[in-house]
Amino acid sequence: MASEAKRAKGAEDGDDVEGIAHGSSAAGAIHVRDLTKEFDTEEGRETVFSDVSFDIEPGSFVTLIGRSGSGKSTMLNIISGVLEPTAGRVEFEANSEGEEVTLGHVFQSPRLLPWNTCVENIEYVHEDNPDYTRELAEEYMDLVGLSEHYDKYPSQLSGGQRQRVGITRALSIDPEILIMDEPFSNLDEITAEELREELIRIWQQLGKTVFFVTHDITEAIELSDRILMLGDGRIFDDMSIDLERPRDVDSEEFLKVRQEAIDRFHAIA
Ligand SMILES: Nc1ncnc2c1ncn2[C@@H]1O[C@H](COP(=O)(O)OP(=O)(O)OP(=O)(O)O)[C@@H](O)[C@H]1O
Repeated sequence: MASEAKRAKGAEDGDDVEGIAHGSSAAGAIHVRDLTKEFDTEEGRETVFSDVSFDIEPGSFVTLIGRSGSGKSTMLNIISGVLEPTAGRVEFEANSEGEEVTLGHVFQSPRLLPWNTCVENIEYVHEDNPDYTRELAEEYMDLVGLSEHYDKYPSQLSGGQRQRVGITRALSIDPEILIMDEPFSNLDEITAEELREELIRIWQQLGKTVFFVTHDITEAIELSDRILMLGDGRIFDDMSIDLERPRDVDSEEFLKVRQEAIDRFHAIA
């Protein structure tokens, strides 16, 4: 746990064990202010980006795209608290005053402990949480379609199912903000598409803020309310995606928006 903003928790006070707060979780806002990141390298000081500012609305789905090396992981790691910025700051805002904001993380590879079952992999992040119960873990597993796999080991699951456990683990701490780092890039396209559809269903159901990183423009348009384009050391474009959901990637409107995004992306990147 790398950031003060993060805390593990199970059901909200007053909830019974059927504790998934459907659509009523307080989602968090993210405010990125004047962020600069430099690294010392053998060739000298390298600036990845400088003076980057943006705001993410509570409950929105925002995706950061950029070419390899543009600084997506660096940005995500600063937002998650894993890396310190050289200058600037990241602020989180809960909906209720005085509330601390919780971040959940979904990584490119789900990072499951192989000697633990699925449920035990979820229990692991709740070690200090007195409210945690196995029933809560099972409810979250049901939500992502893992009802038949509670007690299986990661080696007994497909890549897509393992990533579902990763998503369950992140959701199980009831975060206001879900940070997702290219979570579907290691999966075959059919599985990735299934998981994208489920992610949108869960996002609509639970009302989390999602900050998603990908290099895949089609995926970004399919999922997001907004796409931030990172390149040349700055956010050079901020594109709203106004397509209705569920989005059909083969529809004429989708392809039109996709072409516009590609044109805008290639304007700089
Ligand atoms: N710890 C580090 N020390 C020195 N340079 C670094 C470090 N981490 C990242 N960089 C440099 O910062 C730049 C941005 O890297 P970053 O990994 O954030 O890009 P990215 O957009 O996530 O790339 P990819 O899509 O390939 O994962 C790169 O030039 C990289 O070499």
